[in-house]
Formats: sequence, C-alpha cells, structure tokens
Amino acid sequence: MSTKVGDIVEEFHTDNKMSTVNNHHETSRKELEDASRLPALETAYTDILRHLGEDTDREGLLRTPLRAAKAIQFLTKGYHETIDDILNNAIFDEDHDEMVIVKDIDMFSLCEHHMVPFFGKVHIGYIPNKKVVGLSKLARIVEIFSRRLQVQERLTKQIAVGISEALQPKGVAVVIEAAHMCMVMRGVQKMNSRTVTSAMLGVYLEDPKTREEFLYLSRRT
Ligand SMILES: Nc1nc2c(ncn2[C@@H]2O[C@H](COP(=O)(O)OP(=O)(O)OP(=O)(O)O)[C@@H](O)[C@H]2O)c(=O)[nH]1
Ligand SMILES: [Zn+2]
Repeated sequence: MSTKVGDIVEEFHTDNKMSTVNNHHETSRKELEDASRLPALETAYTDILRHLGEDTDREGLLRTPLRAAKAIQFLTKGYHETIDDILNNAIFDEDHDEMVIVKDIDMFSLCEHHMVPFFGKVHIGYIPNKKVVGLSKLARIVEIFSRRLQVQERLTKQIAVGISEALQPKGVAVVIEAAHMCMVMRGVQKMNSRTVTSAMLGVYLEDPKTREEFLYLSRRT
C-alpha cells in the first residue's frame, strides 16, 4: 500500500510543476484538490494499518486514516506553493549592501527514502543588491521546500537558488544542520548524528572571507 501513497505524493509533484502563481483562486484550488484526494489517501492508510496487522475498527484507530491523510497533506504542502505566491510584494528597494543573516530557522521535512522526518535548523545569509526581502519571507521559503519529500542536499540548494532568483542578490549562503530519524530510530540507529549541508552562491562562493564571516556569525549563539 505504500506504493499507493507514493503514487499520490508523486501526483502532488506533477501538480506542483503545473501550479501557477499567487491569487485567492489558487488557495481555494489547493483546498479543493486536497479535499478531493483525502478519500484515496484515507483508504491507503486504512490498507497500511491492515497490512500492519491492526484492527482498523478498534476505537482508537477509527479516525486515524483520515487524520494521517490530513497530516501527510500538511507535511507535503510545499508541492503546491511557489516563491512568487509567498513573496507578496515584500521585496523592498534599499541601499543596504552588507550581509543579512537569519539563523536558527526551524525546519521539518520528510526524507524521501523512508518518508520519516528529518529536522533541524536553517541559517540563511545574503548580500543585497539594492533589494531586501521581508525577513519572514526567508522562513516561508524554507517552508515551501522543506514541506516535501526531500534529501537535505537538494533542500539546501533549492532554498539558496530560490532566494537568488527572487532577489538577484550579490550572494546567498544556506547552511542546514539536521537530525535524520531514519538514522536515529531505525537503520544504523545513531542517536546523536547530525548532518550539515551548505550551498554558497555568488560572493559567498567566490570570496572566502565573506563565506567565513557568514559561517562565524551563523554559528554564534
Ligand atoms: N545523501 C542523503 N542521504 C540520505 C538523506 N536522507 C536519508 N538518506 C540516506 O539514504 C540512504 C538509503 O540507502 P538504502 O541502502 O537504499 O536504504 P536502507 O537499506 O534503508 O539504508 P539504511 O538507512 O542504511 O538502513 C541511507 O543511507 C540514508 O541514510 C539525505 O537527506 N541525504
Ligand atoms: Zn531516510
């Protein structure tokens, strides 16, 4: 039955490619699509529970397939979202050309290999090129790309490239530190392992001093 869930998530992928920008119709379209997929997801989760040997009629599980269906839709909602949707004119002309860092942004994602969580902190730095972005929007960009089935490396790069395309800054740096539940709760079972990934674009790639400044500032508590 996991294939069934996989197929549905794959459909989300396809839809995301087709999804267009920003308006209220888009929001209601997403809600309608989510609602139309709920019954199939609910059936898939009922099957999963049965295959696990559970009694799907016992009281505690009666609404579990529906809850799980809604939960997976939330955890993969990023497929429906684009950066244009969330920027919402929050890019301002500003003659600031020093580094801006937003660090310790909480991130929750699902590993695409096992569909279990990986989570941690994202640190983002950029050097403006006459334009700055509303700070909350950086965290919203993290949401768009983390609320999908992911690998940490791709997530890191997508955030960096997304910011770069939206802002055309002089450089973007993204570091993610995360714990992968597929390495903690199962598999190799290493409780304390952390994975650190980075993506450096523009001046962060070209100039070691700029990169070091970002790494120094993003590490300080
Ligand atoms: N590079 C990368 N690997 C990941 C990420 N999330 C999970 N993985 C790895 O994906 C790999 C999948 O390996 P497989 O051998 O196909 O699967 P498996 O038998 O479940 O592997 P184990 O986890 O070692 O038990 C594992 O090594 C995971 O640790 C990620 O974000 N990035
Ligand atoms: Zn995994």
